[in-house]
Amino acid sequence: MDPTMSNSVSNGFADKIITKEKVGLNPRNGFVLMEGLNKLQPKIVGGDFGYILEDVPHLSDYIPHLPTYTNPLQYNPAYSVVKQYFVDNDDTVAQKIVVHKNSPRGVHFRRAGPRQRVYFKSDEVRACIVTCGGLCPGLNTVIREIVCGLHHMYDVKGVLGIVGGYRGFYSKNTISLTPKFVNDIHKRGGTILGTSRGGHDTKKIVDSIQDRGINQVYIIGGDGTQKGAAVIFEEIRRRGLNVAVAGIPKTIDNDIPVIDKSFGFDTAVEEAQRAINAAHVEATSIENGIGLVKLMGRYSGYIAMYATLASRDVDCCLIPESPFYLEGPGGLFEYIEKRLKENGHMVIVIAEGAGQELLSESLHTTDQQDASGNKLLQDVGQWISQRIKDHFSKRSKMAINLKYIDLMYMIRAVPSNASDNVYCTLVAQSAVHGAMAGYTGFTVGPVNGRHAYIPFHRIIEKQHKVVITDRMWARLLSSTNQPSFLSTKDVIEASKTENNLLNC
Ligand SMILES: Nc1ncnc2c1ncn2[C@@H]1O[C@H](COP(=O)(O)OP(=O)(O)OP(=O)(O)O)[C@@H](O)[C@H]1O
Ligand SMILES: O=P(O)(O)OC[C@H]1O[C@](O)(CO)[C@@H](O)[C@@H]1O
Ligand SMILES: [Mg+2]
Repeated sequence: MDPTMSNSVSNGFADKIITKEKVGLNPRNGFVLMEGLNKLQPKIVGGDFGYILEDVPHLSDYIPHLPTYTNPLQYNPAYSVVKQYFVDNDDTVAQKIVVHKNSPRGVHFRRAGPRQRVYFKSDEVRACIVTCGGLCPGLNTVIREIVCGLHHMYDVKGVLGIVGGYRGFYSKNTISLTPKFVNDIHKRGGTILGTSRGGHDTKKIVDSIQDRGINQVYIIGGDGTQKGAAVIFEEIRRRGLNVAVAGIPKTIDNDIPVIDKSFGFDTAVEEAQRAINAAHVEATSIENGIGLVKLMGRYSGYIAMYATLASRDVDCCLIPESPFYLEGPGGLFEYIEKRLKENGHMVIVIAEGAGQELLSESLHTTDQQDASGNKLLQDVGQWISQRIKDHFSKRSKMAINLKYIDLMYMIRAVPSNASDNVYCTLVAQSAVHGAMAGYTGFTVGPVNGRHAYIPFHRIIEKQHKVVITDRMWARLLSSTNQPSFLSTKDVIEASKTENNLLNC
């Protein structure tokens, strides 16, 4: 069987294809063919009992008669002995794993991994790697593992590093990346390629890809970067180029949907522990000590939530998803006073995006954006420190000692820890296998622990956020014993958001 044959044909699902537009089947591989449509439509394939495959594009969807080759891994001594090393092409990964006996089988993604046949000859591959957006522990490890994966598994020697993010495609020189060059880079924080925000010019980027003869593009970055990758892919497809585009999600904030988490997240949570410990030591060493730690988390408070749950020294965790207020019954000041009276100290963790609406109200600031269009946040740590100090000096008779630790960049500029390094290896190798197998327009990442190829539109359609009516947030509230600060109206709003998420 052709290794790229999709479930739609092999399982006889062809007559159940669901698409938003009129589509046809590519006779070569059974994929949903989007010919005649200007913009790529999702490839959604239906099966029995409510099974849905949200498939990723393939080069053969728009380039007919592409030659295929035996996967060189077949002759690799390390892999040739591994039973079932090649992924069965019917393997898919379920998005939802908690089901009822009568539940439909639900949405699935194509399982990542090596295929028996590849769509590129090793000596014809000219790959490039680019890193965009903010730093994240593990960027260098992913770069290393793409270079080494291509070289050691597929004997690919031509790998270019694009310097300085998207704008580097058209405004900077490239670096030649070899296993020797990248050998030690995983021990360093940051990205050896440099990164940037803004500067995404699709035409110039694709011109540069074409001019340089690049046929595999590995794009590492967050939600914005994946949006950029999606339009690059669409332009490449529009021009009919034999170029595979693979996105590798990077998000220290954990704000990318579908995937379990990104590399760097565990490292960031671990790094945050050191500061929370320091804040705790400071707070417990002085009368009415308050340790306040600010962590990253622009729109999603996952780092703050996990760092709090991991520590157990935190009395209050404030995140963007959970509105809070300062004054009056049930407010933060009242809780601080209560905690200090009970314990003589307290630790507060705050995500950078928390309470932004309170800051805007009190500072009367106008919205500003970074070069990528992300909202520039006010420093909530400084602001709340001052508000707490003012409150206790002016309105309460309690003398407090507040120590503020701004940990923002400390948690993302470090090299990745051991478990993130393993993650980086898996995600990088999965990306390489996918591109070699001719898949394109995909992001790769773990879904319920199994790596999968996910179409760009699923990754970029919304942000992944902490659901405050979910069990995890309840676990946090019961661990810290903090008030939820929620009114009945907030709970109704939050449930609506949760239902929307569940229905997606
Ligand atoms: N909608 C979009 N279309 C095309 N390019 C985009 C889009 N959004 C962002 N980009 C580009 O992607 C790159 C990275 O975007 P951004 O600065 O938002 O970071 P990110 O990838 O979201 O990472 P993070 O937010 O985790 O730091 C920038 O070069 C930006 O111009
Ligand atoms: O200051 P920079 O480099 O633009 O990045 C800050 C942002 O990057 C992130 O770490 C995401 O990468 C956010 O948490 C944070 O708001
Ligand atoms: Mg982002």
